[in-house]
Amino acid sequence: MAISLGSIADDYTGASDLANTLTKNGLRTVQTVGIPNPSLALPEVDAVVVSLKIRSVPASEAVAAATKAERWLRQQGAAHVLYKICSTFDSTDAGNIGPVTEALSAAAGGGGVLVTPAFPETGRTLYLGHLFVGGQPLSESPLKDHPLNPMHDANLVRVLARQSRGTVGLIDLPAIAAGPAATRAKLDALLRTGVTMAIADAIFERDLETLGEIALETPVSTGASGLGLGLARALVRSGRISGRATGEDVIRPVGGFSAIIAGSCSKATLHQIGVAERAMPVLRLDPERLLAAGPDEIAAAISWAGERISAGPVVVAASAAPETVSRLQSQYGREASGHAIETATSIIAAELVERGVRRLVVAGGETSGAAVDKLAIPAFLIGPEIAPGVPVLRTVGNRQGDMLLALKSGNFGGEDFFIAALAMMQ
Ligand SMILES: Nc1ncnc2c1ncn2[C@@H]1O[C@H](COP(=O)(O)OP(=O)(O)O)[C@@H](O)[C@H]1O
Ligand SMILES: O=C(O)[C@@H](O)C(=O)COP(=O)(O)O
Repeated sequence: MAISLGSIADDYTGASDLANTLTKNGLRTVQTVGIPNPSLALPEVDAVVVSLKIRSVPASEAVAAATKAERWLRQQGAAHVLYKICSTFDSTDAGNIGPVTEALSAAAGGGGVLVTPAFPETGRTLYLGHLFVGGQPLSESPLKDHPLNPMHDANLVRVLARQSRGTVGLIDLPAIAAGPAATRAKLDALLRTGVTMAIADAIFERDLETLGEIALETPVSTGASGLGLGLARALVRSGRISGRATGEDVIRPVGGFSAIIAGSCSKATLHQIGVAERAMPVLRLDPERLLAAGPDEIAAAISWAGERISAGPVVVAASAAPETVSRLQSQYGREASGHAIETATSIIAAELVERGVRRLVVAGGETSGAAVDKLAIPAFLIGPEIAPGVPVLRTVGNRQGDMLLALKSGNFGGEDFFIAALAMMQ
């Protein structure tokens, strides 16, 4: 199998978001969980997205895992590797976007790297280096209250510079709107001044098409699904691939029971849980008790859900509003509380699969990573899109047999997302 595009995603929901965009833009794509075991039979594809859980780990761990994945992707034939980050640039001053981008660039022999989290389809646009989420600057959006990486600066040149060794520059919209030649000239000019990573503005998909074309001339780029769109369209335009991907047969029914596990505390997910509550039973976990009385609270949740799943879907949610999250974090610490809750939700997910759940929706990037790891699912095929950035996934080589999943980024999806997802998963 020689692939045209390789990607390393810093979380699992982000990986399925990117795989969805690549599929929609004509690339046959598979999402692997880590570097796949050589014995796993993968289909013939144009692109592989390796999902890692490295968004919120120490930078040295993220660099080690990403460079290993890069080596593997190059061995599969990838001439270009996209480091898939969050469209809201989720990171801290310690990393991991800067350190990983610099390590991937060094592994590929250096040169400048284009960096853009723009994803217009979900309202993420970038102007003069400032990221907007819908109509708000990043630092005024709900991301200011993220439990793990609150974002307090919308200027991404500054944000990236604080977590990087090299110099960060800006390719502004006027250059990009003037087309590939002007963008290439601007990048070259920046490189001559010592810039190693260039934040690139993008508002419309045509900006990302230009950036995709330029990125493809380099070995590494960093961005969200918008840059994936640009790269995929540039590959199809170049004639290197046929551009005839389809995800329809991926959603063949799998039967079994269905469940929803939520650990995202984003505004969108909190609203979606409220809407689901009108249609199905919802158990709201008590995070205080989870931290204080761990196994008992987990066992109680499993038994609550186990008694109900044969009658229809259930939701188990740890998600809480920002005030509750900060109270818990000030008592137990940010990482410790996040980690304990992820462990709990992943155990609940795995136990429900033991009890016959075969259709599973997980809300939250870290939450999804923990659940998929616990289930030890090796890879996914990409099915049709439920909402922008969220496809139906079908497991490949899963020990419990075929399952359908949706891994929802916290901020994605309309208010009836959970009901819409289950309607597509039979
Ligand atoms: N009630 C809560 N209090 C504190 N942290 C929570 C609570 N519920 C979930 N969390 C943690 O918040 C984090 C949410 O991150 P994630 O799952 O990536 O969601 P998102 O996709 O919205 O970023 C996880 O680490 C999760 O365990
Ligand atoms: O790019 C995006 O916004 C998503 O693909 C993504 O990575 C979101 O992260 P989570 O909200 O942590 O799932």
